Amino acid sequence: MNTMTTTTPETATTVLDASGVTMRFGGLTAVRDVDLTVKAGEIVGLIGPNGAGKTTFFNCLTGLYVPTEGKVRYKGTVLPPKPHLVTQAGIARTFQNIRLFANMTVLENVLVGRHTRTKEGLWSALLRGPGFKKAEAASHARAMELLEFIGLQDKADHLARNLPYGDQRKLEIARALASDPGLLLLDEPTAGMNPQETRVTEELIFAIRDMGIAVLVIEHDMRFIFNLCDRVACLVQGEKLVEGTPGDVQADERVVAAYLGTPFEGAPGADEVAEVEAAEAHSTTRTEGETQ
Ligand SMILES: Nc1ncnc2c1ncn2[C@@H]1O[C@H](COP(=O)(O)OP(=O)(O)OP(=O)(O)O)[C@@H](O)[C@H]1O
Repeated sequence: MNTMTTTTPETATTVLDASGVTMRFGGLTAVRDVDLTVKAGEIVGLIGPNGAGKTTFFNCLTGLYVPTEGKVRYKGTVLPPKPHLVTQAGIARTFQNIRLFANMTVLENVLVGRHTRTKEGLWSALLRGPGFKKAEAASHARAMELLEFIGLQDKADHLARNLPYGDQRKLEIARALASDPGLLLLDEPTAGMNPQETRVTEELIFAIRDMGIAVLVIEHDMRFIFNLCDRVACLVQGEKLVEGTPGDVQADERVVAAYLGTPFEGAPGADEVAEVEAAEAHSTTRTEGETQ
């Protein structure tokens, strides 16, 4: 078990407070009545089988979707349902599929992430006045600092598309950090990585937490998530099934059953599964009867 994990005092500030979040797409309820909090200093994991609603829930937190029901608060304030306003408020994210500007340099990609923190307006930019130049220099310095933090300072002028896969993932994180977030949402940060790259990512996330940024992370790699997180929540068919310490969640037979696809009493969708199984059993009996 991870020894670097800090214990979060009960009194720690609640950074994220999502309550009763439901998201429906027509007849499909992708997320149903999910409550989740993240406190200052915490790394929280969100797990669940494919299609459980994890990314949809992230999209509800970041203003990409307006939840059908429920509220999302960041440091006590209800978030506006617009991605750039959510970023401005202090939540940054990365995506499941890398979304870098492939033909821009590594440094330029990080600078793009700074734009919500740059106050200089259009006229100032066009006239390139002293205010603009000062802001530009400050953004440049901050971007270089972040590249140093993730270890890509020597590749600042490389095109993003020429970076190895692991470095592209790191660059996405640096771009998210450029908006000076208080909460970072990571959607499958180690997808497609080899064990060595996964280990580096783990260390990077601990370092981000140590910078005072709370982290909420979706991941399928259980070893990674249980080693990294202070708390883990498991979604199954849009509902939060279990939440607790990595030890509790790991030992919960409902989580194991959800991953192995074994229905259990009270599981979301268990009634439907039972109906299908009963119908299948019935048709098998009939077929056997007919061939005799
Ligand atoms: N924009 C959309 N319109 C309609 N249905 C959607 C939309 N986005 C997601 N869904 C559906 O909502 C459900 C949850 O999908 P989601 O991508 O959130 O799951 P997930 O847990 O992130 O899965 P994975 O681990 O495979 O990424 C799925 O049934 C998916 O098909």
